[in-house]
Amino acid sequence: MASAPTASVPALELAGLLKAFGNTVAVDRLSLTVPTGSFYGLVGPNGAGKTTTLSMATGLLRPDAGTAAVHGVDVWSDPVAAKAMIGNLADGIRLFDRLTGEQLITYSGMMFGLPREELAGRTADLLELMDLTAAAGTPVADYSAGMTKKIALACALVHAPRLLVLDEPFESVDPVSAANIEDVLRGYTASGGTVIVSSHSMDLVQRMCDHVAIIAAGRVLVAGTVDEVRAGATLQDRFLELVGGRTHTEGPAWLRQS
Ligand SMILES: Nc1ncnc2c1ncn2[C@@H]1O[C@H](COP(=O)(O)OP(=O)(O)OP(=O)(O)O)[C@@H](O)[C@H]1O
Repeated sequence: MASAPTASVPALELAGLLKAFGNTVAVDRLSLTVPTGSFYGLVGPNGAGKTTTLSMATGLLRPDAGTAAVHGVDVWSDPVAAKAMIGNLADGIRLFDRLTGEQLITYSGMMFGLPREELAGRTADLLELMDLTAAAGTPVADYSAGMTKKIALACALVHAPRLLVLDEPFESVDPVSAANIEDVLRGYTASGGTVIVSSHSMDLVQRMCDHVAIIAAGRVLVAGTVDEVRAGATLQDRFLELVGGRTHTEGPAWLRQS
């Protein structure tokens, strides 16, 4: 294991990550440095390679080439030490949804070796934060999409990780819960935690993130502070300018109603 990390060691360092699925190069020698304490947004069009990148960064998907290090610990050569520092809200991961929400958070905490007494308090706090206390005893299989997202987020937070990796965390989440979660994430980064978040919401990224990378076709088009990347425009305009793809059409003639 690496020596005690310092603020000068990035929370996440991706170097030359490469992943191909058959003939599709999903991630094309992507490098990115996420400074400790930053709130880092990852944006890009559908199929840009965001989820594949985050899967390789968190030890879920083995890269064809390149490295990922969390606070200086290589994710693929020392996965146990690296994963202990990561809280991961992954896209499309199956949860053990026969468990109740309370059981699922408890189970996640036990996986990280938290003692039961400590876990009970953390679980109650997280259920309250996510507005899920009333659904604590309900199997997760019976949760709505937004409730499922929130319970998965609670599971990612329970071991107080140093780095939070969140793939589309606010998708389907109601505005009140989203605002509460945003407050908690702000407090978390203010206390030295690091968040990397992939999102299609430019508003959210512009509001919450201090850094952003725009990814397309498996590569970083631009990365830096939000102000550097915006370069005087809105993030939305900058994104459209860099990524392209607007069609400026009213749609096919057969769809028009008059
Ligand atoms: N398991 C897989 N098998 C085959 N192709 C895959 C697989 N996972 C991803 N891909 C392909 O890799 C590319 C990148 O996909 P990825 O899911 O990483 O993009 P994304 O930026 O997260 O997209 P979205 O914003 O739509 O979620 C796409 O072309 C996708 O079709």
